[in-house]
Amino acid sequence: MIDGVLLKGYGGFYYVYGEDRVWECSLRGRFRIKDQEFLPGDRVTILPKEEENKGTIESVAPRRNELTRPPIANVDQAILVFAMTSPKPDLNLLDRLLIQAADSDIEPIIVFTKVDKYQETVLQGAPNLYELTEDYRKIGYTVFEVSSKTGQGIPEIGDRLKNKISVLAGPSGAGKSSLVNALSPGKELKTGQISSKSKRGRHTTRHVELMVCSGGLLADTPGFSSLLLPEMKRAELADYFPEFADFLGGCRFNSCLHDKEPNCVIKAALEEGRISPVRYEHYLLYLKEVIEAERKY
Ligand SMILES: Nc1nc2c(ncn2[C@@H]2O[C@H](COP(=O)(O)OP(=O)(O)OP(=O)(O)O)[C@@H](O)[C@H]2O)c(=O)[nH]1
Ligand SMILES: [Zn+2]
Repeated sequence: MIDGVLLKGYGGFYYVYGEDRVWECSLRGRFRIKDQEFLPGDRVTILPKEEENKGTIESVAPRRNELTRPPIANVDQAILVFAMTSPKPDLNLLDRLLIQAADSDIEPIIVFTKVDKYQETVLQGAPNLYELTEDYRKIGYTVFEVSSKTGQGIPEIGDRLKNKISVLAGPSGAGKSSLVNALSPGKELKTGQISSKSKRGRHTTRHVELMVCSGGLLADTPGFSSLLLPEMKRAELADYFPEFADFLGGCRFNSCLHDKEPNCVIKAALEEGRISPVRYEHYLLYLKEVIEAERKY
């Protein structure tokens, strides 16, 4: 038996990555009967057949989590890709993605791209934004600054992908595809090579799949396309701001939402410069949305 991860289902077969290769698998009868729905990312065991790189899926492990966009199981981390410049990083989107990742129990990794371009603009007199990356680092997030053009920081991200299932997210033009290309300079095993050989289903819509990248698995479709915050109670929002944690519990009112209440430790921390004004502004913005959404259910 071989342990593997399902990359994709296609044309009645399931492609499983295990022991550094891709296995074309069929399902055992009992799965077919139950009409088990598999997702890329499902951890399976396969029994190899006599034919090379073919097998049957014998069992599937319970899922740790399940993302809907894209539909992938057992996602370990979300690589949140934002350009340092052009387009200017949309921190409101970044902070929303950080909340969505936390809600799905997925570790966020912030990647600021186009550092090469950014350095040029600083040389030309643009304000230095490195504080921005430091702000997120101070909160405790993992932050990388990279250039897909010069290769700066790319190996470090490659290391983070190893043995993990990752999903990319971030606005259009941030440099997601360029990052993937920089991470896999042509040598990687691409599952697309299998599907292009298969005649069946050539015209069917393309499904989401995991690809092998830097010794890990990466969804080929970016995730978290919705801006909506997860369903929560208004009192829970502060828990999604890790930098509030040190202060929580110290407000005058137990029910403090850190908005207009007197003697609020969060606002005190803000005034002392221990909480970033932009992050606090986003907190208030999301608080309104959460309260608005609460009324609807
Ligand atoms: N100078 C520089 N340009 C980059 C870098 N990364 C991406 N770009 C450029 O930025 C533009 C957008 O990059 P993409 O990789 O297509 O961005 P994307 O996030 O995949 O965009 P969508 O496909 O729209 O979601 C392209 O013109 C890239 O060449 C970088 O590190 N440095
Ligand atoms: Zn408070």
